[in-house]
Amino acid sequence: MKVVTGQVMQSMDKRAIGEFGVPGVALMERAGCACADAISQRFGDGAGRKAVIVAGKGNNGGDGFVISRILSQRGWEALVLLLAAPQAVTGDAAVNLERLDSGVVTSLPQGLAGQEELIKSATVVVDALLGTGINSEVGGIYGEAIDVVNACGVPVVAVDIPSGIDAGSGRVLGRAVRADLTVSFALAKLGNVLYPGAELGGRLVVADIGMPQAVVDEAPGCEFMDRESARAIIRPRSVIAHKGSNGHCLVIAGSVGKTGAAAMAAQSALRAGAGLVSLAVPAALNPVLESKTTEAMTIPIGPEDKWHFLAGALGELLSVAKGKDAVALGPGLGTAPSTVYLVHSLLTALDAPLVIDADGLNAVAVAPELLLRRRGRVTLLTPHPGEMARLMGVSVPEVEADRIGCARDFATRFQVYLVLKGARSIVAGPDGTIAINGSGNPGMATGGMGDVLTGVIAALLGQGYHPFAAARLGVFLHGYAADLMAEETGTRGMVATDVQEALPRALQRLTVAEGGAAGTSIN
Ligand SMILES: NC(=O)C1=CN([C@@H]2O[C@H](COP(=O)(O)OP(=O)(O)OC[C@H]3O[C@@H](n4cnc5c(N)ncnc54)[C@H](O)[C@@H]3O)[C@@H](O)[C@H]2O)[C@@H](O)CC1
Ligand SMILES: [K+]
Repeated sequence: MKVVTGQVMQSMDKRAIGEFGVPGVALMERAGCACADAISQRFGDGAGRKAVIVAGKGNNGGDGFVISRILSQRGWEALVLLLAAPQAVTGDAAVNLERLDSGVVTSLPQGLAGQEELIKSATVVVDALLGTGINSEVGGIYGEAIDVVNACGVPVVAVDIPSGIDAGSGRVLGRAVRADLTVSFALAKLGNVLYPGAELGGRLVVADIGMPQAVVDEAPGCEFMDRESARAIIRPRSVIAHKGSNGHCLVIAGSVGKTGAAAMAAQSALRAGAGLVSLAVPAALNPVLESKTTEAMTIPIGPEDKWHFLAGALGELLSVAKGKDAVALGPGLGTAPSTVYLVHSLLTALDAPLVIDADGLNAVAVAPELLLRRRGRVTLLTPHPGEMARLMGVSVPEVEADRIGCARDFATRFQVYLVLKGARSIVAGPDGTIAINGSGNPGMATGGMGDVLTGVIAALLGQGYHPFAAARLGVFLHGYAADLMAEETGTRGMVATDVQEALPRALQRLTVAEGGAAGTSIN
């Protein structure tokens, strides 16, 4: 699903009207109608139902006027509380205001004070205060109105986006409405899918309002990864596939106390469909990983009494990396200085597509400019906000304040693919293309989840997926496996190996015609 900023949506509206001759009132009519339909579907129609539509003076309010008219036709009492003088309403919104019976509209330029009881008596409150036109922090009568709506205890339906949410980022601009349902128009806005806006919007419906297809297709936006987008990326496997055709991944991982990270990355690569996985570990840890893993082949590296990688392991690792289809570097490596040095050497020397996570990223953060020495070879980083902050030399709140900006900035500057983890993981490509992941749940906020993701992405790279596809499909699959687990067991107590073991089921649910007819292409 494509998502756009509020500004892009406003220019789409202009294009539809100016270039394609679609009247603005027609768009507004369909927008209001889509909201009314969603309300009717949820609450039914007919006498005894009351909608209170809290409207601003812009076009978001205009949609609210249409909703009032349509619900009235369906037997509702549909009252409009307009936070402005009627003469302040202009354009398409004014056209629709004039079409309402005067008894339906109460003009309240001083605010909603005194209307609380009326609002509490409603079946549904419609939030038509502010949409994509918001241009500053919300205060004054709009801020107070938002507080009244949030305190009313009645189901709230937001028109386009909850009032107070920045459509470009999902940020709360001072105060924002908390809705049960949001009906967004033509395309979802970033603010509908990014937190906290996504949570405040409740369930999201994206309604077709007759925007010309060319305007939709040509609008600059980014991909929101949902099941459909994942299915579009995933490729069928040939019935004559063999382990050699499904990619051989090398996982370089582990130090004392962190054998689990190594095991999970390796096992998750297998669960995500890698044909073969070799797991290179410090030699002293080999007996542990020999018994911890079954299908992965372990390779002891360095002196037998060493529990972490030393800088001198470079030659051995380069020789085991030869011919591998993807390398995952980082899970549980530790931060010993000689290991950090080794990571730096590997960065410049490894040819295979490389996924770097965890302590691998901490080593990169010491000298990120080394990434530029990979010159055209594929590099994919999977930082969480703390690691992203270290990579960029900024604070975690700075990363959280602009997740898309940070991911895009680093990916373009260092010519890497990057997954910035966290609720709604951001995927950025070296050309600045962005995707937002839609799967996952709070059960994933537990140790080891990153190791699983690293294995999944390495497996996909190893199977020959384009790095941007591997990153997008990888984050979606990882979160979707966790969602399937959550359906069964809830989110509390979920652990990373649960997600690892749910990966085949997630893949199976996303795969159409897996094992299709003979002759389908080998991955
Ligand atoms: N033809 C169109 O442009 C269409 C627009 N649509 C609706 O129109 C909305 C956008 O309409 P507008 O561009 O008129 O903008 P809005 O209706 O979102 O709000 C703009 C008005 O609010 C004021 N405002 C901005 N920030 C404020 C703040 N922090 N506190 C108080 N007032 C503030 C502005 O001065 C302006 O008067 C969309 O979200 C959607 O609901 C739909 O009807 C579809 C068609
Ligand atoms: K709104």
